[in-house]
Amino acid sequence: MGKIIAITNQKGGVGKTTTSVNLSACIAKLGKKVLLIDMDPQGNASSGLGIDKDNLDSCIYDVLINDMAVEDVIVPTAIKKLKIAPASIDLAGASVELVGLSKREYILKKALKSIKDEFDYIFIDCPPSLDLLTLNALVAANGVLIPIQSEFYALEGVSQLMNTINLVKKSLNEKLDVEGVLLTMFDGRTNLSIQVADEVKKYFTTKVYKTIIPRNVRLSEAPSYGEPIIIYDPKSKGAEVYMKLAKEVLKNA
Ligand SMILES: Nc1ncnc2c1ncn2[C@@H]1O[C@H](COP(=O)(O)OP(=O)(O)OP(=O)(O)O)[C@@H](O)[C@H]1O
Repeated sequence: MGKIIAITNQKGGVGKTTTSVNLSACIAKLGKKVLLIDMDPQGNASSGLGIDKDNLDSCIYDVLINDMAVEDVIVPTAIKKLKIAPASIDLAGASVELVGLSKREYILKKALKSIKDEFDYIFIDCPPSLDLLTLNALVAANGVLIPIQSEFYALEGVSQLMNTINLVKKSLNEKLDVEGVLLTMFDGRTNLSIQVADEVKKYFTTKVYKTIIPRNVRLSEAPSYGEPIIIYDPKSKGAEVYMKLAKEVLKNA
């Protein structure tokens, strides 16, 4: 059965999309069948994989709101074993529209039922808020990957996120667990990054991935070319570390 991992942190700009795109691409490159679901209305995971998000016939919004089958919105990517259920700006309204629907927290979970066995891994790129889109991701998932930026206030909001995860586990999805915590944009030359890494390790203990993602300019350039780092610059440090993370995630499975 496929593993479903929500990549989430309600804090903005911590590396959720960069991790969603590049971890998915690396795991697919290692031979696993992967689906990435773009649940962020900004649609950056979609454009980061070369999808023209402004000219989509349908997207994950239609699955959530218009009862469309997820099979009908999935499209291929340049990586053979990686597919994506893309998002367009339409998704921005979904969080409010979902409020009126019955069993509104279970809609994504229900939609994935028919396809989840076709994939080894399904990753969900969440928006930077604890809204109904994130809640749908947490209910559909069996693991949560939390990227944490090695910066000031790194742990700000983490207890709120953990409360939400625990509440979901208690009342909506008992299978939910923290899969791993990922330090991103690490700069080993600064005391601050080192301090943050220590704090995060103290808080999450064994859940923190050994692989740490450094700041790497190639990682920030790749999305504007619509390419994951392993295509944009396979020899870069960014490609090397996301491949290392992919192997660690597979080993922990
Ligand atoms: N390791 C890295 N090195 C350099 N730049 C990075 C790295 N990771 C992410 N970035 C850049 O930082 C910015 C924020 O990253 P990203 O979009 O992945 O965060 P996010 O958590 O998905 O953001 P949002 O909360 O808006 O959805 C982007 O411009 C991205 O290119």
